[in-house]
Amino acid sequence: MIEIKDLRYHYQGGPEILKSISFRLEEGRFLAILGNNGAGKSTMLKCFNKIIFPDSGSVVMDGEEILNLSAKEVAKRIAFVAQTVPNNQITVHDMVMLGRRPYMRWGFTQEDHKIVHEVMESLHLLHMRGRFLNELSGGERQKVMLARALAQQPKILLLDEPTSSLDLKNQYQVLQAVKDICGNGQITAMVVIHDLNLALRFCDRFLLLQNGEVCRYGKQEVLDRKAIWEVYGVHGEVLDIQGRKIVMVD
Ligand SMILES: Nc1ncnc2c1ncn2[C@@H]1O[C@H](COP(=O)(O)OP(=O)(O)OP(=O)(O)O)[C@@H](O)[C@H]1O
Repeated sequence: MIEIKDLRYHYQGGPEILKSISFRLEEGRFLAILGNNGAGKSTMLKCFNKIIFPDSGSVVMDGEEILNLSAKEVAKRIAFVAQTVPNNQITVHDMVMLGRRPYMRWGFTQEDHKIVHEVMESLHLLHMRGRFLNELSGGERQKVMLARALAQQPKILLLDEPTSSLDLKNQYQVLQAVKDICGNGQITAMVVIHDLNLALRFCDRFLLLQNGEVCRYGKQEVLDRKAIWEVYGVHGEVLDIQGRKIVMVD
């Protein structure tokens, strides 16, 4: 269980971006964080794992205050896949190995190599393990960064628009992989995502952020016509087609 309480944040010299964010998420859930551009979604994710330090509030996971932990200890518990993916001259294998760094003592162990192999296999990356990151497509790099995050074996996985460069098949493959590990109860995931239909297809909790405030939070019922209008300013109908919810914009 992760509990966020009264989180506030402003960038230096700017207005308050996050205004008293509070919610709790049980283990194994897959949360979609939705909202218009500039609502504060990325800023909020970055506060959860101390990439930026909130002005006030707390992030408590299993009774432990995350904001009091060192970066290394945070990395053992929370992994983050950023919106922009790096483009370095490093092999896919070595990039995914970096996910094991928080656990490293004198070097990588057999166990580290085994974990990295399994993660790459699950994301269908083994065939490109020797290729350099800067020679891959944006979508391929996005998958590598997800693999690195999973290699961290975090309890919480934070994903900032992880499917933005992926083709249809890879969008489904990546979100299904995250859903599966959440379903096994191994991980709790939060994804910032703009595609409401992908969110409805894969996520089981929904948080709508507006102007730095939580305006809806809960199961898929919170994503209704009124909420879509309030948050995005468009008329959208939520249809039930063969038991599956689909958003159609008028
Ligand atoms: N480093 C920064 N310095 C100052 N202001 C920033 C910085 N990063 C973001 N902001 C501002 O904070 C606000 C929230 O930005 P944030 O990136 O969190 O929004 P978002 O909801 O993730 O948007 P998007 O959907 O476009 O990615 C925006 O007004 C943005 O201009």
